[in-house]
Amino acid sequence: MYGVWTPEQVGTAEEPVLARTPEGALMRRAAYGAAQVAMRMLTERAGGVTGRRVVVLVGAGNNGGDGLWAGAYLSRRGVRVTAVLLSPDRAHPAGLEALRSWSARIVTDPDDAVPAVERAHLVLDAIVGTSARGGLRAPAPRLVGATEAAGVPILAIDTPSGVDPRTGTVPEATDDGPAAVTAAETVTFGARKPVHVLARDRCGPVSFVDIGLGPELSEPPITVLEAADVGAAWPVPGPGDDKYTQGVVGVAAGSATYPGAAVLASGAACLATSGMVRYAGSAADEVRAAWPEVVATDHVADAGRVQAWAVGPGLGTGDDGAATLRHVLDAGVPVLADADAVTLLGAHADLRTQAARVPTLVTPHAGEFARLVADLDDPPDPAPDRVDAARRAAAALGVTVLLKGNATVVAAPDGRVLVHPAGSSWLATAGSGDVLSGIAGALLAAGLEPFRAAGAAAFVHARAADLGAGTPGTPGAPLPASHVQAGIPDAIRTVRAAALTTTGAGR
Ligand SMILES: NC(=O)C1=CN([C@@H]2O[C@H](COP(=O)(O)OP(=O)(O)OC[C@H]3O[C@@H](n4cnc5c(N)ncnc54)[C@H](O)[C@@H]3O)[C@@H](O)[C@H]2O)[C@@H](O)CC1
Ligand SMILES: [K+]
Repeated sequence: MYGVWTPEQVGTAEEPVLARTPEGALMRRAAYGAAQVAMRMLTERAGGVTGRRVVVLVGAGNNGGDGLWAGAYLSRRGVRVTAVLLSPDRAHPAGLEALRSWSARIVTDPDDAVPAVERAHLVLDAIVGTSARGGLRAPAPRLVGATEAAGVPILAIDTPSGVDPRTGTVPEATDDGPAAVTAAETVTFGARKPVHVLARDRCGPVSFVDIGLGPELSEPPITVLEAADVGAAWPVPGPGDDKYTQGVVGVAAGSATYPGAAVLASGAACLATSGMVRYAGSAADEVRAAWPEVVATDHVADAGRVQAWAVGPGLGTGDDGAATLRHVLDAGVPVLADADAVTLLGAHADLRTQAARVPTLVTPHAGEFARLVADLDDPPDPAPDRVDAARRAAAALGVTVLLKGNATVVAAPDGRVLVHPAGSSWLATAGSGDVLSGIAGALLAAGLEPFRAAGAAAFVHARAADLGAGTPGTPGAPLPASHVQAGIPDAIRTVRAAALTTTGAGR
């Protein structure tokens, strides 16, 4: 597990460290770490370091200072460095002096900078860091556009410039070029910031350089689970367990029109945990045919006892769907509400009141989220701040909210937030949400609290998709939701193996 802090919190943590270290020491630590990452990238992508060409795009503040110092360290290792000063009058003086002492080339005219970036082996984006506001400003779009057009990789220093460091959002591109950098990799300092988990597609892999802020950082407002955390928490049977002790999950999903949702959710629940899955609804025949181990009935009232309900996929939003949701919310056990159940919660205040009385996990995508909160005073809007919107919705509704998207945001009513940054977009496929419902429902039945169940389910769901798409490190291929479902066991094996290696906690 690791934490993510806002730029303001990082600034506060920096103050005492700056006060007790020699002037510029923190920046040099950061820049040295950035230079190490740059040299690794040069070795991997250009076969070596000495004699390779690096262009540093240097902005007006300390982020530019990092870039200038990194350029100085690279010059010292024989790299041919060109610094492009985007605000020549405001370039960091000590960094500029350090770079000049290595006789690096310094350019201020964008017309000279374009051929330099086109011929570079690597470009360092030191345009703007945590103080960024809005997209790239001229002449940066032209230079970033030329870099991207030439296929030259960009290493973002601290944050990919133009992407909002707090929310990961990116303004529209203009005629001048891209509004933000798309980095091949990012190197960050002191603490990870929201952009690194909310806009992984803009950051690429993120390297972390410790500059000594750790003891000064407050509780992180956002946490990110790692494989070992998920593996250690994953419920598996012990010697004293039988099918009932591990938690029975009930799936109330699907309809005559959409039996597939029931099959995907029930099967995912079967694969996620041992124990037992019950199904209740009009797709009982289809579920039984696909998953003979499921105990299926036509109606929730006949389903028997369960330790948690997963309700909603393919349920319908009419009276029957509302009655089913009302029934499962009345059962007094944890509830996973997805898809049509989310829409029903948005439309019925009494159902929202009921949902707040039991441990409830709601899993909307953006459209369902809008419907879920539509009736609230001052409805939270995920644009631009998805974390804030999910946190506010969870607090207002008294339920845990899992907001789907490229980065999954999970917010508990008590204010805790967890983000799962997707490594790919393979889950953007029909039926993938039904699979997530089954996994999360099974975890609720096994006794995980909604916040932990949501985080673990999102992790394994994404891992199953990545493994199904292809061998890690290779380009991969699209896969349907049924293959995501089929990938659940392998995903669980990998997280449990990570837990064994890291903590010895896996059984
Ligand atoms: N404070 C410290 O001691 C440390 C700071 N570090 C670096 O310092 C950075 C923060 O530095 P600063 O607070 O000086 O600010 P930045 O370097 O992020 O930004 C500098 C200035 O750029 C302008 N600007 C804002 N948005 C812009 C945009 N979209 N396009 C172009 N220019 C824009 C603003 O005038 C802003 O004040 C961090 O991201 C990190 O790279 C690191 O060196 C670690 C230590
Ligand atoms: K940057």
